[in-house]
Amino acid sequence: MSVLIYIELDKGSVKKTSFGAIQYGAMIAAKLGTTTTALSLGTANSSELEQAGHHGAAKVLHVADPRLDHENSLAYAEALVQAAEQEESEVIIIPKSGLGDAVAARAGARLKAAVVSGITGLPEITGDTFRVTKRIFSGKAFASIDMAAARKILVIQKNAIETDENATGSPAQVEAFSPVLSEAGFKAKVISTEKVTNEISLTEAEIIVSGGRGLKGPENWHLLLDLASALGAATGCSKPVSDLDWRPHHEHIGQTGIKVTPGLYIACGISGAIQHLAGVNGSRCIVVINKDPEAPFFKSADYGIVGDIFEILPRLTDAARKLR
Ligand SMILES: Cc1cc2nc3c(=O)[nH]c(=O)nc-3n(C[C@H](O)[C@H](O)[C@H](O)COP(=O)(O)OP(=O)(O)OC[C@H]3O[C@@H](n4cnc5c(N)ncnc54)[C@H](O)[C@@H]3O)c2cc1C
Repeated sequence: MSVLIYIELDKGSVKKTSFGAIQYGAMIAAKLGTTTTALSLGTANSSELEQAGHHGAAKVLHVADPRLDHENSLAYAEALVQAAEQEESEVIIIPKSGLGDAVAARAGARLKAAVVSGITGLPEITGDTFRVTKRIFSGKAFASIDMAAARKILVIQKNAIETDENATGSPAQVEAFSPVLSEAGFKAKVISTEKVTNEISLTEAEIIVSGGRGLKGPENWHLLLDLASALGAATGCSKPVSDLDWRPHHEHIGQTGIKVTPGLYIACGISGAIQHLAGVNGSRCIVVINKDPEAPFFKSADYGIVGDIFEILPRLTDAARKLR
């Protein structure tokens, strides 16, 4: 029996969140005295898959079926179930995403597994029971949940553990895996997918620079874009900013927008309303820049700068450029 990790690909490359999930799975495997196997679905470069070994996977099962190149939660769940049965895996790790949640739910029903999504740390293991923690009520509280079923599917948040970017294990052994996939799984076919832009995706970004109404108007956004470019960051915004069309809607972060979990979230001229915080409270480090020392965001900040963004942003950009 080994801990099985479902990894997501982006154009054949393993997503960063999936490398984090492998490290998370390897930590559980070490506690259980077992090994870690990753499952990769669709066309992928095998040297890329071998890298999973540097993060702790002994083996990668690769389903090189081009029908799986586009997201398909039905077929992915079928492949995951068969991999779990072959490997006799009682613990399955899935990185949280819309797709990950859909795969977890379907595979969980088939495997009669306990499924918890949004886990924020390593489980406490007592005998066969895993006690896990997840955020609830838009991040305002935590729930502790006991997973007592023999099979468990843990859908983990991006920052569930501190990951080692420069992990250096030996390359993983990549094995071809051919699950039997029923035609029913391909009744709806994705023909192609187009990203909205070539920018760094908000859900994958390690650094996000985000702006609120404090920037006063779209004509000032270059200040924020300059800092983002100096830091190699993605850009986000508060809801009113996208409602006003200062920025595109896919940048809107919060309860009604995207939920992000970067290593560093820099909030510029955002007040920190509860609905905005609901989208960012999984960030590892939050930096708030606001001219109002009473702005609610400071209560959730790891670091705060009280001051005018129009003065601070250019100085931060200069400093970031020098550092890089
Ligand atoms: C049902 C519902 C859902 C919602 N969902 C979301 C959501 O998903 N995401 C979201 O963001 N909001 C959401 N909202 C809106 C939310 O309640 C707030 O109104 C919104 O987040 C405020 O945006 P803001 O901080 O950009 O603007 P403001 O509240 O206007 O704050 C601007 C901030 O900029 C600061 N500032 C101004 N000038 C400067 C300067 N020169 N230098 C430094 N600081 C400056 C001010 O001190 C202030 O704190 C939702 C609201 C509702 C009712």
